[in-house]
Amino acid sequence: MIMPKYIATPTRTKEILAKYNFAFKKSLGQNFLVDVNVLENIIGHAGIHKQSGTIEIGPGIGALTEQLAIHSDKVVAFEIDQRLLPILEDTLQDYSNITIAHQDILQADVHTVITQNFAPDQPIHIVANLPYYITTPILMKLLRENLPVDSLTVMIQKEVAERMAASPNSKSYGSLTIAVQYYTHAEIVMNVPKSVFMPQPNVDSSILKLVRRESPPVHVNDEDYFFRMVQASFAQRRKTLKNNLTSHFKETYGKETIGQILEETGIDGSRRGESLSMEEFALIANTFYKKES
Ligand SMILES: C[S@@+](CC[C@H](N)C(=O)[O-])C[C@H]1O[C@@H](n2cnc3c(N)ncnc32)[C@H](O)[C@@H]1O
Repeated sequence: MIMPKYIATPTRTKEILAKYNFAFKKSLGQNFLVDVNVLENIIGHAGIHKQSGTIEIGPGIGALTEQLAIHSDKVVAFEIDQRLLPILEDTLQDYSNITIAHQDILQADVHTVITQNFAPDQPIHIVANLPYYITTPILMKLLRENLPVDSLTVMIQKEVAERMAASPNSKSYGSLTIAVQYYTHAEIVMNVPKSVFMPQPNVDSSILKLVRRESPPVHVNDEDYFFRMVQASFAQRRKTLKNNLTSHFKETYGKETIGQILEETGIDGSRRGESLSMEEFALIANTFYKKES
């Protein structure tokens, strides 16, 4: 049942913003959620329970933070905007299980924060309505740092969510797809209209759920090399795999050798990057890597 005290209603949000004379900063991606149903959907899909530890990025005035405090054991929320700290102290005063870290998430030592705030065997979930201007850097930082988190459930721009959850041979499939799906199983669990935000953003949004893989789905000799290879393969989407790889590797090998190495993999160089599976990218990267080292 919806309790009237919840922060995430248009009326309550307006009251809070007026009380503190708060002006949104577009440069910080400040679009606050004002719809309790959407928040309940995020919480439901995040799979959190009373024993979970939760981490939020960008609590704003506390709409999602409040729900996380109700439904999990403990919440740590990273907020960059100092102006929001006294507001959060006010709006979240009824909850004793929330820690606000006044930090830029891109600079934060999340590993240490986890060790300091959660029990070693506690399931940990990241849940956030992310600032859209830095969605990809935030997610890539959190994924590459190999944090002990079970899942990340995030509200992001719909088009970016589609790229992260894409399948081969689709318009959205690209290097971001491989980067995200190397670490996680990615699924769009819900599309969300602009009307649930204040102020309304210019773009549509989706809730994306990323469930951490126990280990990557492919073996690669060198992760950085693999990701560079994937990026090179998508450098110009209309070009063939062989042409993209030639542009990238011509200093090292020359066109003919690149053709020979590709032949060794058994993968047709006239295909485009968007048709290749993660396994095929791994095979190409490992074959080139062995030649180079
Ligand atoms: C889309 S709003 C979400 C606010 C709130 N969670 C909600 O759903 O109503 C994004 C929040 O992230 C904060 N933010 C922006 N850049 C950040 C960064 N680098 N580190 C931490 N927080 C950041 C903004 O100040 C803002 O509070």
